[in-house]
Amino acid sequence: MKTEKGEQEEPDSVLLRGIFKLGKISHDVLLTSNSVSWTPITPDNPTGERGSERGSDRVWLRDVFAVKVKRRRAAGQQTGGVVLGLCLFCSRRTGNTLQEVKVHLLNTSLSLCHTWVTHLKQLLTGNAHTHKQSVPRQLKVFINPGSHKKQSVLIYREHIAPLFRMADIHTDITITERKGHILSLVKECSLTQYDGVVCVGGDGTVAELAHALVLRAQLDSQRDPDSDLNPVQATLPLGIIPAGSTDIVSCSVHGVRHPITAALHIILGHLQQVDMCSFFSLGRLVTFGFSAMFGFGGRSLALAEKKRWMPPPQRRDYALAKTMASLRPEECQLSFLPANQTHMSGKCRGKKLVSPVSSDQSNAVHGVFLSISIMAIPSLSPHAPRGLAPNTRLTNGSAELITVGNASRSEFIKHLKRYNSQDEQSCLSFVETRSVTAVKLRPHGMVSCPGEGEEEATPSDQSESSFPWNIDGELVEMAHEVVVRVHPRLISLYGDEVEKVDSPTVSCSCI
Ligand SMILES: Nc1ncnc2c1ncn2[C@@H]1O[C@H](COP(=O)(O)OP(=O)(O)OP(=O)(O)O)[C@@H](O)[C@H]1O
Repeated sequence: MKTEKGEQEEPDSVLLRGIFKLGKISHDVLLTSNSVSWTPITPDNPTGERGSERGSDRVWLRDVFAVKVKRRRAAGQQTGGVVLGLCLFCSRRTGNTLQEVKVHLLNTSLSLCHTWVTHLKQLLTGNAHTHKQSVPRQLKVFINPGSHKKQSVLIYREHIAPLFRMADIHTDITITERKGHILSLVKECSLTQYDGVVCVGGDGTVAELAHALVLRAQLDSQRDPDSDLNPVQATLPLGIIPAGSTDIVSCSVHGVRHPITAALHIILGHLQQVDMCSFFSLGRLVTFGFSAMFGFGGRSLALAEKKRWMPPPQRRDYALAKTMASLRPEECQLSFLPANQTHMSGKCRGKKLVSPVSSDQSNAVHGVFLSISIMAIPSLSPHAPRGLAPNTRLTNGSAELITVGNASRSEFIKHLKRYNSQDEQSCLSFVETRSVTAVKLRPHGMVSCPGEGEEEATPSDQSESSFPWNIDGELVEMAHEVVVRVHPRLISLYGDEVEKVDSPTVSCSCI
């Protein structure tokens, strides 16, 4: 087995050496402080000289999450049994996907196997500390049984629980009963015994738990979330087992929608700090979240929520098509604080860069917009493999503000279709992208387009007092002015920084 990153082993002293069979061939196996490597013993290589041309291979200990003595047991036999050798449980990466692989090192000597298992366990525990990996031992797990196709309990029981058991991770599971259940539990319960919190569900479940963890950190540190504009970081990392219909947050830290990959990131303690936003309206904190859409994204979600009885994909397609049919801009006053870095204005990355701006420089625009998005994470998904906000990063301390001005329906569809592409996005004159640290948005209402689809407008569209926002896939109605601030590294998620989703692109059938 090759290292996934093609790394060379640093010179390292051999701690143990033994002869084991891999398959039917005897191998010379070496244990060092960071790897197990093996070379076939053949007539032309009786001393087990190493080299890839000699069939040598290795596994890095940072990718090993369990080691067991392998025994042959009769059906129903729970303990004892004839010793067959060792089994290393490892993670192997292909693209962004992590898979569990087992390496069987066969030798029937009980004392040899015990010596190796003892050494390996010590090294795995020590490595977890020296590499500052946060390998969890005790997790709180929330499962939303209603996510997407109602498969989350099954996914957890069949695919994730066995991996956690194998890695000796203890879990305390809650199956959620209603929206808001996670928030009420996390606000109240003792969290000190846990090393991390995991949710199994879609973006709505992730959003509720991420908000709850950050809010809990404020309460624990005696801060008033409504008045403190510099929130403290969440103390516990969040693991996301994707079981929703789009799974944007999970895709953004795993690069793939794959529950096993998500579980292996958790088991191996891969932590990624992630920026979040706070959303304030009428001077009060509404929520913490990763991304928000106003205008088209908010209104189509509001419409979809009214058709909850439809299956999710049909509901989403129906709402997109219906909102597209009644496409019209919103008049807004938009102010933003540009990030203290070279940022994009008016054009795509690489085409036109303006000089760095200072963080106290505020900008304001009054205009009509079809859509306004504020994204602290790239928001990758199978529908948008490079992300809805490809120019932001998980930890750059800024969000991407994407404003889509008044354009024709066909131009707007062209804009949406660009997200479906695996390639870099082309520029469109009515789309502006900026890197920002804060945004204030004051909507004035929808611009009326006489004679065009008035019957499509819903009461909430026309409400003067509240406007629908799509925050991490959840519908949030907010009144008047909304202030969004980016908070660097507010939470840690189990996962990595990824460039793009590597599964095949899924296109939306309605556009
Ligand atoms: N037992 C429950 N019954 C009803 N709603 C629940 C329950 N548990 C959680 N919820 C809420 O359901 C909402 C949607 O959940 P989730 O996002 O996981 O599923 P989804 O909508 O199918 O997935 P996606 O957001 O990826 O489309 C969330 O707001 C969550 O708080």
